[in-house]
Amino acid sequence: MANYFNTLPLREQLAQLAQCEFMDPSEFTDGVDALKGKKLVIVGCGAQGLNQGLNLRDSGLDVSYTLRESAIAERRQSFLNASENGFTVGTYEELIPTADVVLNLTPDKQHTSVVNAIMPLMKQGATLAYSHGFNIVEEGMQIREDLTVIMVAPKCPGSEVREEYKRGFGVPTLIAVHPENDPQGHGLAQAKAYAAGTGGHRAGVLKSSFIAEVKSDLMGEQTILCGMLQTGSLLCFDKMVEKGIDPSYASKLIQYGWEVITEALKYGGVTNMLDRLSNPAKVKAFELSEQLKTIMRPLYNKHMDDIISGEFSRGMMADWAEDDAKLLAWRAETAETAFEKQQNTDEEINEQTFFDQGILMVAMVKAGVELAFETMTAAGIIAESAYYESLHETPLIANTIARKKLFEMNRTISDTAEYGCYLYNHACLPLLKDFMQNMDTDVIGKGLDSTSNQVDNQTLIAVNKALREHPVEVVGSKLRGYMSAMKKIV
Ligand SMILES: NC(=O)C1=CN([C@@H]2O[C@H](COP(=O)(O)OP(=O)(O)OC[C@H]3O[C@@H](n4cnc5c(N)ncnc54)[C@H](OP(=O)(O)O)[C@@H]3O)[C@@H](O)[C@H]2O)C=CC1
Ligand SMILES: CC[C@](O)(C(C)=O)C(=O)O
Ligand SMILES: [Mg+2]
Ligand SMILES: [Mg+2]
Repeated sequence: MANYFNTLPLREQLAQLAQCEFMDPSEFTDGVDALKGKKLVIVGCGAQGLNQGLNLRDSGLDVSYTLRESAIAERRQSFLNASENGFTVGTYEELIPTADVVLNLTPDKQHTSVVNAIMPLMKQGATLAYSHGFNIVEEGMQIREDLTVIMVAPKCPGSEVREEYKRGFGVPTLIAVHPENDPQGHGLAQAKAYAAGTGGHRAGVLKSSFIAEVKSDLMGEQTILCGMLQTGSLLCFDKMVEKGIDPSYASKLIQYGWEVITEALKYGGVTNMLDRLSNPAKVKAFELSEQLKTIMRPLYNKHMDDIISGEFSRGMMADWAEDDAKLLAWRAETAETAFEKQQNTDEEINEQTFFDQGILMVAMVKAGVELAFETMTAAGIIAESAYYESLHETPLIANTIARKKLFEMNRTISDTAEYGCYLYNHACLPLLKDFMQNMDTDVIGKGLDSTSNQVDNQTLIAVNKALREHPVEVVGSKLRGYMSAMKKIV
């Protein structure tokens, strides 16, 4: 199997990378109709499998689960997830031949073996669905010609797919039909119905391509979404402890700080996040983020280049062949960090304090969001897609850190995202060493000394202008306009 993207002529690569169209809500008036009465069988019951299945069932669809035999025999967590929630669970042989749509929600690493096992059992004309296109795009998986191949990719961890649905909302979702596999021409109708069943249509659906989804998803997760939050957590914690702040306080400030800060981002973009600071703190955060952007830009470019060329997937697949040696070592190393092991104080931290004492965290989020957005759009990814993969999803990942620190984030995201997160973290920590040497508790842990809100007029005007005119803010304010049903969580 060859990297599918790399087999395409340049013109086709560029066309598919740029394929991305925001779908009007009126396109979803038929809801889940295209899948009503059809049998949906989900392979795997983990982060996406369980949560998507719960939403699809609550939307009136017929959902059951198929697991490998050992998971059923050993009553593993995936079996308990499905059976304790009242779903029918069966082996591949029992359920796959009955399925109209098979949703492959196993880890990307397993896709080739899973698809090879289920494909011969699938009935003629059925549909195979993915939530990430890695197997098709990076591994070049060939699917039987009679099968329709679609993708419905929530731009969000599985846990939040469920939480947002329960709040009556949803998460932005990319849908696509594999151009090589749409024999009956109903791929798009099915993908739309599947997205509606998860609640995605309430937050916004982008009609995209497998290629655009893969290249943008990998970039977002490695950099701002997971890599930057992991690196920022470790650096900010160590700095506060070095400067004498109570470690239990530092730990709490970071664990919940990302969530509080990025909630402001979710509602009003980078502009609103910085508007939550006093004028002097805003100017400081802006200056720090400019420095961070200069230092980190080559790293963001490298991640994007390696993702586009296939170098990233080649390296990750080499690790798969080594039984995840790097991934497992990095995971163990993360668990041993001082931040991860530190207990939190019982002391209350009020909402505004997270901003006032977390100026450096605000600067890191701003720098990461803008760099990820700028790098993706420079590579040909459409602004709407780059927005979801940078600004919109950051709060959803921050929610997972608030639950149980980096452990919870890395447990909840896909193994592919976790690998990319550690890869970024390992490159970014040394890159920010000198920068961090100049940081003190005024920007992380205590806040600025002065209580005055005074700043130079011209400086403030220039900062506000730069914030508001950044392209991520321009597309963001348009997209947030479609999200009026979004529910407050902090
Ligand atoms: N995590 C996320 O939030 C997101 C994930 N995605 C995509 O969704 C897909 C699923 O990812 P995610 O939910 O993280 O996956 P998980 O790691 O949570 O999947 C675990 C499930 O897959 C099963 N599984 C593992 N290995 C095999 C195998 N060899 N054969 C059969 N079943 C297996 C497990 O069963 P068992 O008990 O037998 O091990 C378990 O049910 C991926 O394509 C990912 O990129 C997309 C957006 C976000
Ligand atoms: C952020 C990581 C992600 O792409 C996601 C939750 O969207 C993943 O692969 O887990
Ligand atoms: Mg994603
Ligand atoms: Mg991903």
